Amino acid sequence: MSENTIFAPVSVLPRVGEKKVEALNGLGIKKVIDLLYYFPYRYEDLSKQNIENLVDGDKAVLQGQVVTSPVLSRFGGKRNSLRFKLDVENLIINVVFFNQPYLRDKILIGQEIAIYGKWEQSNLSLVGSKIIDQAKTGQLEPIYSTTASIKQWSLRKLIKDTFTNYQKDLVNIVPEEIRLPLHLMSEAEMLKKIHFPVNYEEAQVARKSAVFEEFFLYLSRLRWLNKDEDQEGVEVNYDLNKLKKFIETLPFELTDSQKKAVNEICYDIKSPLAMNRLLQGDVGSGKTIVAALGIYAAATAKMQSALMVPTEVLAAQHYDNLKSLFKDTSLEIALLTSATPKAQRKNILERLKTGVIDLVIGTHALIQPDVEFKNLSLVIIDEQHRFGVNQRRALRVKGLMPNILSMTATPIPRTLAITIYGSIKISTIKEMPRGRLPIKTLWVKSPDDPLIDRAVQYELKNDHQVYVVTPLVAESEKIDLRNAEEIYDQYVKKYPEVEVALLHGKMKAEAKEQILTDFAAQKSRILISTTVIEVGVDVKAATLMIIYDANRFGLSQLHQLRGRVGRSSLQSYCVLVGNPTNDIAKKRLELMVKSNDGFVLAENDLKLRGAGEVFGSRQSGEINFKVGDPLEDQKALQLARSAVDQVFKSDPLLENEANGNLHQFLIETKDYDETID
Ligand SMILES: Nc1ncnc2c1ncn2[C@@H]1O[C@H](COP(=O)(O)OP(=O)(O)OP(=O)(O)O)[C@@H](O)[C@H]1O
Repeated sequence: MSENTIFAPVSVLPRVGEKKVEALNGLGIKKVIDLLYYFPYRYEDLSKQNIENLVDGDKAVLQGQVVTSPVLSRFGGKRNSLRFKLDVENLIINVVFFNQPYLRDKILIGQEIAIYGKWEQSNLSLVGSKIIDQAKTGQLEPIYSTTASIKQWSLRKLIKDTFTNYQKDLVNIVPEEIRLPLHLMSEAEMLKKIHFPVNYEEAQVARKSAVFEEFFLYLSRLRWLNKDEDQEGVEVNYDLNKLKKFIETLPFELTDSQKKAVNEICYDIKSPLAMNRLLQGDVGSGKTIVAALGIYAAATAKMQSALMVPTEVLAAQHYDNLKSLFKDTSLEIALLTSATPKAQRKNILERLKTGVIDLVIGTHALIQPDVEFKNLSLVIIDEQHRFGVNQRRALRVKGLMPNILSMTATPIPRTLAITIYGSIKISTIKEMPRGRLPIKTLWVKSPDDPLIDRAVQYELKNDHQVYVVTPLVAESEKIDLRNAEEIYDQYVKKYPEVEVALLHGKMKAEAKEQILTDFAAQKSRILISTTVIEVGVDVKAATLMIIYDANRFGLSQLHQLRGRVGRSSLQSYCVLVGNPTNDIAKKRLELMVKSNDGFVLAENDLKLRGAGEVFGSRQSGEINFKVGDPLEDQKALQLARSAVDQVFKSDPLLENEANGNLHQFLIETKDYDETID
């Protein structure tokens, strides 16, 4: 890649060394283009204000003449204040700067200066943050979200210099036929007005273009990745009678939604078009059995299936569950993960190739180049949002065109799903299996609250089991592990009469499996765990979950965790422990107490934090800034959707010159989609 294009890595920029590259990467900025599209989340207004218009607490720039010499007072340590008086349009006000002693020499009596700070009405004081260069007054200063590794001013300067240098190389990615009728700004104009607007109105108008563009590019990428949609797939001529007979052997009756979903899947796999279906249903609603019936149907036609899950623990769990579900059938099932020993792996690969194995369960190790199938007809991808749309493409790259069923317990509001995925079909499991009692959720503020012990004792007395999820306090896995171990020790001491087990991400897959198997067999009764149990673990006698530091988790994650209990007709409980200081975190916990409905929670989650996760957004530092909000900017989203339809209808492979920039953009940034976490 030529050094000068906006697709080059940030390391090509002047004065961007290894450390800065790392800091930028931490913000999700890898290429020059990312830097240019790293937008401010707010602006500071540096235009001079009139004192009369200010109210207490306003942030403002005041300009005036210095009338007293600055006096520096030290309070010990590095703390100090610098005070002087300023004449602002004949009103004498007090100015104070904290901990910036070096400003003393810059402030001279009689000098005209502009200061940005916070206005305190009661004592006519301005608590200064900085002195403004006179040339800058009248501007809006962009504020970017950043981390400790890169300073605001340094990031700002880097963006400004980069924009200046690359301005001439900017091309319009959105094709003219779309851009012009919608009066969208050119790329260069939009970036300029977002990073360095003259006033808020200008920034607002530019934001509109940016929102449209963001949606347009997102939807274009999806469309492009799925360009082989509606292609011929593998037809599965399953045996309906055998399937019906098998369903009769199940220990429970399928819910109406489950039946409907099975019918939809069976219809799709029999059709000559490749299935692309999303199965969504709340945690514990019984998605796995629906998938299993699809697998069984394929097996009746002597065709193979693959089940892909996000973690090895989950793969092992599914393997155990499905093995027992299919124990009286002739289905051959294999587990294939990166932990599978070499010799065994070789054997499995051989049997997959010759078609002996009907179902293989594993992590993304399943789409390694050396894995070959005889007749792969159905791929089930569990937890869609973790894998994204890309597995589909990875399979296609292997020359396979199987039917694909994605499963998710984190539902996407329907209107949004249709807008985003367009042609994906959705099956929804609406009701819980019969006899389930809603989980009762309680919230306590302190980890020492006696309610926690009472709840644990009560459940143990009734021969039930307990999950304890330990805090996610640090970025560092080591510290998280230490916390888990501490809590483990506490529980071991408190409950000597039962076996307490500890499960964490650092363990080897076999060790994790063993611990879960023991817990499922009721050998251990309390399982202390980090969030590795978040998805899919299914132990019916576990009826209590304690989640420490619950305020650190997102709403959908809490709901996923809670979904590990309440998986039978027993009454289950979830105790959230946490004392959040910020309102959003409080709101989340309140919502958890109020609602057991994953759909309701997902909608609220979206409102609380923007659709970040749903959109598979790139996390950027601590604050996750995205221009568009699919709920608030729905109109732009619809417009973008029709624009993408228009472009791809006439040029599905983006071969026309008019779509050349878009095509190049999608190719150059394609690696953003290929990370599997
Ligand atoms: N119709 C039903 N009646 C009774 N029990 C059922 C029914 N369907 C599924 N189950 C049982 O409910 C439990 C949860 O089902 P399953 O694991 O399929 O849920 P899930 O939707 O995959 O949940 P998660 O998203 O939490 O993994 C399992 O133990 C399963 O055997």
